[in-house]
Amino acid sequence: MAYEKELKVAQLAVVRAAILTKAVFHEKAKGTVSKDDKSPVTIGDFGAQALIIAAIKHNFPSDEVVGEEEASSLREQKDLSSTIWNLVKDVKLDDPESDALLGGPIKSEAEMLDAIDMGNSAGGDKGRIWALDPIDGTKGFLRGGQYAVCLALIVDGDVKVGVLGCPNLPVDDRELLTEGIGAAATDAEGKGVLFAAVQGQGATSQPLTRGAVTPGHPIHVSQISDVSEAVMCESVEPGHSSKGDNALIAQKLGISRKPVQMDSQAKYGSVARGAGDLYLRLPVRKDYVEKIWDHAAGDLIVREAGGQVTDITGSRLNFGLGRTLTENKGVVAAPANVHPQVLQAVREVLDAK
Ligand SMILES: Nc1ncnc2c1ncn2[C@@H]1O[C@H](COP(=O)(O)OS(=O)(=O)O)[C@@H](OP(=O)(O)O)[C@H]1O
Ligand SMILES: [Mg+2]
Ligand SMILES: [Mg+2]
Ligand SMILES: [Mg+2]
Repeated sequence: MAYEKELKVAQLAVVRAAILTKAVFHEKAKGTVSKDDKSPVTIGDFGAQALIIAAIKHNFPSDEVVGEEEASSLREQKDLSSTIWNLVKDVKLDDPESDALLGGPIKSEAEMLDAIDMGNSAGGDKGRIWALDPIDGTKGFLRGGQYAVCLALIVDGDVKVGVLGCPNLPVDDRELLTEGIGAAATDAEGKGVLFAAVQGQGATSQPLTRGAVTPGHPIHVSQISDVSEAVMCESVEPGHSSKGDNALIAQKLGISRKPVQMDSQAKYGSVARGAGDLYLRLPVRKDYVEKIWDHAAGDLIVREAGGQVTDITGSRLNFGLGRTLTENKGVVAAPANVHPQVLQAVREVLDAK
């Protein structure tokens, strides 16, 4: 099967990084790292990026990585850097064979910093480029809500492999979030999902463990035929996506069910497994350009699960233009059969503004 090794490495790298992010969350709960500033998420972001890039470079040395973080500020904060290193150096998968595939632990603090900085690719439509968001939904992570470790392989501008680790999503594919955005769900029994897709091979989900990965089971978007029965997923932060516009679109489509708010690409995962029906991300500011690492994995996973993903004009997201989605504005993700109807409602609401 095409991209078999890439998929396995990506899944295991995400699983390993999620072990770290969960550990960081627990350190925060214990008070070992400050709860009051952004340091827990900073530690998680940098550490997870280092662990994932080290695994990619071990297996595919000439691949490039577009990663959200870079280490220049960290190199000047020696205390923070050594705090991160002390957590990163001990992270390993429970399954020794899987851990060895990733190249085992990072060897030194210097190597960790260098790995973080290898996320500096300019992106583009030539060659093999990984898009990495070590913690997507940083606000969700901090409040014990949803976040995702996101990794995708883009080849010549096209997403070929996508993996999302969602440590706080319910394992049950049908279960939509009911406990609210800030529930202290982290690491609880029955939580944690690993989504994956390879172009042309469908999308899967499996419980997020601490060791080996399995082939997972196939997932599909919902079989909805009457869009008025849809459940919409939307961002938590009002600054990231316009809730007013979402409400108007819902009204136009006759949707009466309340939207489900969750941080991160867990929204794409939820639509892909049919727990939610639609994901709308309508621009709040005209000048904001979406980052490729916020969408690459989710875009493929939803499309491979039978969904359609476009921007608000109906164009597919273009991941081959650099680190950002320069040509796209907003996101409309829905089961393929209802996507045209949803897009039309989006257009009508936005055109009327
Ligand atoms: N103005 C604006 N508009 C759109 N998007 C923005 C904006 N500002 C930031 N970001 C990016 O939003 C990412 C988180 O998106 P979410 O959908 O998870 O938002 S939310 O947390 O649910 O509110 C978030 O990703 P992370 O930084 O990885 O958390 C940002 O890259
Ligand atoms: Mg993000
Ligand atoms: Mg992030
Ligand atoms: Mg960020």
